[in-house]
Amino acid sequence: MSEVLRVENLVRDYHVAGGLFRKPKTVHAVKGVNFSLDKGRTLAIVGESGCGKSTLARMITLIDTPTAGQIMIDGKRAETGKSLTREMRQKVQIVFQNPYGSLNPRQKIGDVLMEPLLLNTDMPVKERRDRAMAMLKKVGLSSEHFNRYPHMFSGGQRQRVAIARALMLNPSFLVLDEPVSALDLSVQAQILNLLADLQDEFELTYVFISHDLSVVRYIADEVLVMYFGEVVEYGSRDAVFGDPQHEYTKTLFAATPRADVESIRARLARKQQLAANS
Ligand SMILES: Nc1ncnc2c1ncn2[C@@H]1O[C@H](COP(=O)(O)OP(=O)(O)OP(=O)(O)O)[C@@H](O)[C@H]1O
Repeated sequence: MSEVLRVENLVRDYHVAGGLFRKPKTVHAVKGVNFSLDKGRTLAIVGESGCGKSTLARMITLIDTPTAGQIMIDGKRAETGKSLTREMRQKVQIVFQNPYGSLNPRQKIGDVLMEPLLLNTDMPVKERRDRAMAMLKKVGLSSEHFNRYPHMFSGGQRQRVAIARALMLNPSFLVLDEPVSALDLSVQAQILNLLADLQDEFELTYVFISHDLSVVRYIADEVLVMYFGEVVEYGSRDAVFGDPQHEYTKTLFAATPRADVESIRARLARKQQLAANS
C-alpha cells in the first residue's frame, strides 16, 4: 500500500501576549505528534475540546505552520507559508463542519465546483462544466442543482456540495473536520455512507476529525486519540476500541453512548452485497 501522509514530531506552540495583569505565556497545543496514513484508508483523530485536534488539522491542511517537525505528502516534504507550492496545496483539501459558512451565498453551485478548476488549471469552460456536472452526480446531486444557490439546499445537500468541491482537483487526501456534527442523525448516516462509497469507488484517503466515537467507529480504519496535545493512543480501530490502553481513552469510551452497531452492520452488509454483485 502506498503512503500518502506522514507526520513526524509535529509541534505547535502559540505565544500569547501578556496584558496589564497577565503574564505572556506559551500554549503547547500539539506536542510531537507522529503518524502515517496509506492510500484508501481513514485515520480518525479524536479527543476532547482543546486537545489540539483543530491545530493538528490546520497544520496537515498546510494552513498553519508547525513550530517544529515535518509533514510528508506523497513522499515529498510539505512547506507552508510562502514556500507552499500550488502543486502541494492541491494535494490536500478540507471539508468543514458548517458547509454554509464556507459557501459563498451569491455563487451558484455550478460555479462553486468549477472555481478550483478555473483557478488552478487551463481547462476549457466546456470541460470544467462537464467535470462539475459529473461530480454533482457522484455526490448524489443532479444536474438540476447546477444553477441553484446555497440557500436553496438542505444542510446535508450543502455538505455534499462541500465534498464535491473538495474532490474537484483530485487531492491526495481529504481532511474532514467534524463533517457531520451539525447534521441530524439520519442525514449524518447518509453523508457517512456517501463518504464510504466514494472511498470504496475512488480509493480516497481521509483524515477524519471528530469527538463522536460512534461515528469514528463506523468510518475509521485507524484511530489516534489526543489528550492535551499528545497522542495517548494510536492503532487500528478494532485494537483501540477493543482494548484501549490509556486511562484517558478508557474514560472517553466509558462516557460515550454505545456505538451505533446497527449502522456498522448495515455498512458491512452493503459491502458484502457490492462484492457479491461485482
Ligand atoms: N490562535 C491561538 N492562540 C493561542 N492559543 C490557541 C490558538 N489556537 C488554539 N489555541 C489553544 O491550543 C489548544 C488546542 O486548541 P485546538 O483548537 O487545536 O483544540 P481542539 O481539540 O480542536 O478543540 P475544539 O474541538 O474545541 O476546536 C487549546 O488550549 C487552545 O486554547
